[in-house]
Amino acid sequence: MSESASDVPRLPAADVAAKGSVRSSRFLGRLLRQRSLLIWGTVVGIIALSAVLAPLLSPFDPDTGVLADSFAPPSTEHWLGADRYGRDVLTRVLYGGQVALLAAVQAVAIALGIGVPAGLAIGYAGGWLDRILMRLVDGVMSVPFLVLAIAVIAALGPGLHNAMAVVGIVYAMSVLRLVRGEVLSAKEELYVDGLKVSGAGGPRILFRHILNNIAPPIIVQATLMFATAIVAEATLSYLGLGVTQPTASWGSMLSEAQATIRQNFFLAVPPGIAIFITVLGINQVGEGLRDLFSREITVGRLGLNVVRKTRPTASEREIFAGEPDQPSALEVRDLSVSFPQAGGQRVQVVQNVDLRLRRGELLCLVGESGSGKSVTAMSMLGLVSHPGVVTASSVRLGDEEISGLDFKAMRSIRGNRIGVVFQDPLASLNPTFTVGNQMCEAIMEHRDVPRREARRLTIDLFERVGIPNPEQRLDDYPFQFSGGMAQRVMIAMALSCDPEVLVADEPTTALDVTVQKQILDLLVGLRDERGLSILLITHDLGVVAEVGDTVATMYAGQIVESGPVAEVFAQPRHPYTQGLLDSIPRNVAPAGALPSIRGTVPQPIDWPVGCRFADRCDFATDACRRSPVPLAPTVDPGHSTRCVRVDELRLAGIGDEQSQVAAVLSRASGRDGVA
Ligand SMILES: Nc1ncnc2c1ncn2[C@@H]1O[C@H](COP(=O)(O)OP(=O)(O)OP(=O)(O)O)[C@@H](O)[C@H]1O
Repeated sequence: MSESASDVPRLPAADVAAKGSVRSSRFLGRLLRQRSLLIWGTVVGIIALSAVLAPLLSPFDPDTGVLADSFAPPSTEHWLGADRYGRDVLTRVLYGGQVALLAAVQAVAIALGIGVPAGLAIGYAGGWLDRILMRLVDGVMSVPFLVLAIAVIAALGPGLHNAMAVVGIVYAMSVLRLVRGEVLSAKEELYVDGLKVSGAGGPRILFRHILNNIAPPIIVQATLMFATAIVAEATLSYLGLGVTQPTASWGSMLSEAQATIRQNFFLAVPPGIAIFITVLGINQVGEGLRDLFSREITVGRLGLNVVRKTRPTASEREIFAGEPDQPSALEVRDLSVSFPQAGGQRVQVVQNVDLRLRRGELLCLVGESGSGKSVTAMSMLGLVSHPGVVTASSVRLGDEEISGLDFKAMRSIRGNRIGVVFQDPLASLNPTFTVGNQMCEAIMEHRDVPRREARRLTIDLFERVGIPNPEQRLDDYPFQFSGGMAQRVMIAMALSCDPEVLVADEPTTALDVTVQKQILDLLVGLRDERGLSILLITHDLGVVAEVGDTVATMYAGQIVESGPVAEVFAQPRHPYTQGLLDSIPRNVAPAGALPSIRGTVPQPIDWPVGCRFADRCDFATDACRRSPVPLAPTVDPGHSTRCVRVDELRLAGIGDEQSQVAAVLSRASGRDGVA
């Protein structure tokens, strides 16, 4: 039971303020579309209501009967007949429902009352307390609850409350396990670190934030436990350990029916059906809730509202005007991304980004860590996780507008038209399946081909990305691949859908320089042969010099400069780009301290009104700090900058030609051919 409930993903780093009424109405909308959940919820509701209203619905006393009616068959007076003591069976089934539901409520309340706080505390505290208590829990859970119930009842005497208390305590152990597991992983979330840093105490973090995020699996667990508690009550009463005569309960009715089965076998049918339908109904409700929460969370995590389309502002500049008239492969306008911070307020981490990747071009997105490169690229693909919010006035893939598309449509685009390669290939592959298996699955997901054909395509792709002996390597597991080879597998996987655009997020960062060079050569080869348009995220300007056609520099969530690589490197138009170029280690300068940009990137919450780089810039004046600086075209075609002093400054680059730049950088960094 705990396994199925824990399949429900936790709500990710969500903040109460971030949810609000829009989310609740979306949730309600999905709830109303869950037909099975609604039908079974209604069935369970009717059963519960008829149990509660039993005294109104039935004129008979459940515990006393008329002996003359003993074993009476179903009739207009006794719809389901009468038992051996002449008691109305339907009345006893209705009252038995009361007992079953009350018993289940008691067990579940005890389970949650003990399991949730204990799981929260143990998971949050960790350490020796966690180790000792978890061994204890394992011990309790290894004893069948019936044995425990018999032991407790032997000590305290029979009775429904004692029996269900035992059931509740046993269930509490599985709730505790579930909650503890959820807390352990929730503790790793960034928002918890943020809360700790902001001074929030343990109880507040646990009850206000973590508990809120892990509520869905607990709710599902509680529902499923409710169903098993009903079965437990029936079993214990059947054995005479729960409800005692003459009180009506479904278990005790079965027990009586068994004693008189020769005289009237039908007496076992009504309580049997009551148990069956109630348990089935509650389980179906549990399953439905799990689906509901899973969909809600998956959808949120992957960003169902992938990019919320905003209206182009009246003043939106023709930022790409004057650029070479080459069709766009991927283009974004006025893209902003925000996340809620600890405390509830939303902060933009990427702001008003305009970016254009032309067909067959390799565009490098560079900038210091935290400047917003990955969030920008992922948001264009609808991969910013909930509770991030992405807005843009336009995201175009080729000729198609993809902002505002729903999750399903975006998923199909990601799978078929855009390939993505991440930094750590081994983390992106499932260690328990062979790479061939994973490749074939990926191909079959997007193309209607049989496995044999998928395998043949995989071999072709492996050959193309330079994996030697592809046929044999298909049957290897990810751990049998070196970092470079695993990255080739990831590139092959990204190419399996024959995409128009490849987004590569720092694909060579984890690799040594020789392998870096091979992977970069592979990307360049793909651009040249297939006309693939590549958005390459990197912080290595040497890589940009080596492979980039165009470059966009990001700083503090904004593009501050963009243009052809050779031109930007020869004559940067923004002091930040110049600072990055200066900071590249090269042995053309005499020995001494390596130049670096003073200061650090400001946090999104501290971004200044004017130029965000002003505090680190040697050329900043009051004018720079006064008001936001727009990204504006320079006199050079296709070259834009976000600097108010662009016309006055003559910033030094590091060469006239891109090839020279690459040569300088490669010599300087000692990498053979890779700058
Ligand atoms: N899920 C998130 N929740 C809150 N803030 C986030 C989240 N993801 C990213 N950020 C913030 O967005 C900003 C940009 O992050 P991003 O990862 O895009 O930077 P980057 O330039 O790619 O850095 P790196 O080179 O280190 O990957 C950072 O301030 C980061 O803290």
